[in-house]
Amino acid sequence: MLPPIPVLADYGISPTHGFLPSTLPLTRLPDPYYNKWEAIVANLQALILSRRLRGVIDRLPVLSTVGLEHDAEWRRAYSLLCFMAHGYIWGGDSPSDRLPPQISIPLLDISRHLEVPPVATYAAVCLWNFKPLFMDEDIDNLENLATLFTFTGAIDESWFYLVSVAIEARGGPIISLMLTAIAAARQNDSAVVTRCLRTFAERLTDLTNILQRMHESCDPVIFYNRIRPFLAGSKNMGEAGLPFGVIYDDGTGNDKYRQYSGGSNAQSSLIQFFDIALGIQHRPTGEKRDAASDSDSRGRSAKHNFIQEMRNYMPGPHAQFLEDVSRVANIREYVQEHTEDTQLCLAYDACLAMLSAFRDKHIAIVTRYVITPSRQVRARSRSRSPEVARRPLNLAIASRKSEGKSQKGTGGTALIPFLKQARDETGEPAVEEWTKRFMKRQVRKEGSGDFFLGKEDEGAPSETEDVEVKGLAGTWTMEDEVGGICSY
Ligand code: HEM
Repeated sequence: MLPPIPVLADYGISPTHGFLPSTLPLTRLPDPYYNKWEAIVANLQALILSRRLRGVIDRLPVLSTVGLEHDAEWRRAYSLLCFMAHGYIWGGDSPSDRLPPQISIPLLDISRHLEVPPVATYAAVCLWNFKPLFMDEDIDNLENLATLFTFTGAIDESWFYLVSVAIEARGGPIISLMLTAIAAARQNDSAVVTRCLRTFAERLTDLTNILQRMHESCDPVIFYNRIRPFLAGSKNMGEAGLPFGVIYDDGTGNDKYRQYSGGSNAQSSLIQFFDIALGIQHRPTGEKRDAASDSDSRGRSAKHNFIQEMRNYMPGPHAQFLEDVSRVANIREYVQEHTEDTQLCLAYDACLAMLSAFRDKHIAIVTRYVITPSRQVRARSRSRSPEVARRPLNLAIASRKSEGKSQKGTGGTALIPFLKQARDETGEPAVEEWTKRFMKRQVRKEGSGDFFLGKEDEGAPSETEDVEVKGLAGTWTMEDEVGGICSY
């Protein structure tokens, strides 16, 4: 018997807004017992700026989670504590490798309850961190969104989170649409499958358009130097000042260092759902197509699969949903069994092409927001200017530390090749000959000729460069063409 098609309500997924919560995020915890947390986060930017956050948190009482009732309250408490935690770790001249019991005890408790790791995940900073400006307007419109929390108070930071919120909201209805397509494929109802795929492809274009709007209000230099450092995790952060990770001090004295990835959109369940629904497979990072069957690479089956690992950073029920959908996903096979149905094949290929285009735009964004600024920081650090010497030790300057040190042999994966691999894998299941050719085309060097990227030499990194660059959740080498195993 075929496994049942998952029901959204069983996983807390909204039919209209997908992985965003059905109940809007709360703007305050209702129990006044939590006023102290609320007061700190309401003044977070000032406390970070004045370097007083750590002192204020150290003087807090350890609050219990007994006052949290509904899920929305648990979610707000999680975001509050994650913002406090990352402000505490990264908001000083050097990072703190210890989180005090005032944060650790409730945060660990809340993480267990919500089935999320105790770090600022995509859920903490995007999914559960927005409000509509006007209640009678939809939240898939960037003009109707505001954030609840930021580290910096900069509009660039709000915009960075809100672009993702709008993408999640606009993409949400695709989830039930594709579950309908899966059910229709079981019934051999090709007309319904085709209709669902066409709508999916159109929606994907909307999502790419929203993604492109990142450039409107998020400045790459501010993103790289001011925002990204606060989102950093504790894994592979030696260069940034956390060689062992972070101790979550729960007052018992038995705590060990923990290491977690930082918050990244790679933790979005929506994009992974698209891959699963279309039958796109992401191989371990750096592994070529058909390499799994090579005798040479068979022994490397335990290679690191970054995209798969990011599921550990999604809320538990969302990760479970992806697992359960994987068991019933049948669209790719259905299309392959009906290659004579041109309308069906065209609609399927259109989805692959649109998702690949989304990833293309994303690569251009990563080039502009991560690769280019990291080169500028390295260039400045070579000049050893007093400005560089004064800067606090954090993620923004971490890559300059590895200057001159070859990363070859560390097993590091280059960031852009990783993203290109994910993009290329998106096109692999294409059915129609024309689409196959189109998807295999030599895509122009990412970003070159892109209006926002300026001159070609300011865009993608040179192929000879060999330096570590911190992404959001991952640590990557900066080589353009060299793949390999991810560095952790
Ligand atoms: C300024 C904006 C953005 C930057 C700088 C950025 C940066 C990155 C980086 C560095 C990675 C590699 C993994 C890591 O180290 O975390 C990544 C992966 C990823 N990002 Fe983004 N990102 C941005 C916006 C977005 C948005 C808005 C989305 C969509 C919701 C998104 C979706 C993804 C996905 C799905 C991956 C995993 C790779 C893949 O599936 O293709 N990103 N991003």
